[in-house]
Amino acid sequence: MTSQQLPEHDLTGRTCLVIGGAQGIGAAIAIALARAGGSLVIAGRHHDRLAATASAIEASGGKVTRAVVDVADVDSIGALAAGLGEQGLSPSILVNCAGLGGMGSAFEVTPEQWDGIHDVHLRGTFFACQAFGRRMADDGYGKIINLSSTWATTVGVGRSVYCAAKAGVSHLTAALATEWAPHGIRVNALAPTATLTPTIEQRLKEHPEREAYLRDRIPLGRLALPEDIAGGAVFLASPASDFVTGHTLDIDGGWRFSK
Ligand SMILES: NC(=O)C1=CN([C@@H]2O[C@H](COP(=O)(O)OP(=O)(O)OC[C@H]3O[C@@H](n4cnc5c(N)ncnc54)[C@H](O)[C@@H]3O)[C@@H](O)[C@H]2O)C=CC1
Ligand SMILES: O=C(O)C(=O)C[C@H](O)C(=O)CO
Repeated sequence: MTSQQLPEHDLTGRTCLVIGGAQGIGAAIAIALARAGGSLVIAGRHHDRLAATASAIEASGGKVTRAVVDVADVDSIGALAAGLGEQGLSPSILVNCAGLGGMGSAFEVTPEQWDGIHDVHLRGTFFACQAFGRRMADDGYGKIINLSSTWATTVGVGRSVYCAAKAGVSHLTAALATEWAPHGIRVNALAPTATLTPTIEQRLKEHPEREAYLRDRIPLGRLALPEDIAGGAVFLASPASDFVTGHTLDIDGGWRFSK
């Protein structure tokens, strides 16, 4: 595929792995990275659910491979890294975009619910960074983009476990950036505000009053779209951001400064 981006955003020749690429923000990021010229690997728990993203990439002339991984299972992450290696695929760009929601009173949270959220968002992110960071270190170059959230630095009632996980993702990002800078690996994060993905749309159907609550905290006056987040990923994946590391980029319509 010919890059449709400015030269400083050109990802031609780069293999980009997007974990959680079946839908929502991960799908939009995968499509945008392909438009920037990257060769894509999209990974998720179910091979068939990756079909729509793969078709969208192929329809515009992009190259894409589908792979299965469950980031809550460290062995599964290792198997993904080994399997891609056997296919000669060595991602120099990794986007950790798997996720699941979870809302409820902190009085009611069970250890299983805590583990379910932290295993995917924090533990899964760490071990994916480790598995692919090792390969990037061998190459002396890599870019990792983790998905944090506006809830990493602000708080919401009913989101305590998620807030803690995402604050962890942002701080983990800074720690890995510092440790791995000598290996040429840049580690950054995106912190979106509420973004209209299938998961959030379902939640808003169940709690219709929540849409106004979220929108009223966003000075730009609307919830984000997955495509709003994808532009930040292209920046952090591309040579344009080569001197940026350890940063969490808010894509929040101004949320962090509102009341
Ligand atoms: N949508 C939003 O408002 C915001 C989302 N985020 C974060 O962005 C990321 C993506 O969010 P959305 O697109 O809304 O989510 P989504 O629920 O639409 O998509 C998440 C993807 O991750 C996959 N996934 C879940 N558990 C997995 C596992 N164990 N292993 C591999 N894949 C797994 C799902 O199958 C799905 O394809 C998440 O980390 C989320 O926390 C951050 C801020 C705002
Ligand atoms: O109800 C919420 O809270 C949201 O929908 C906010 C998003 O889920 C979010 O910011 C996730 O990081």
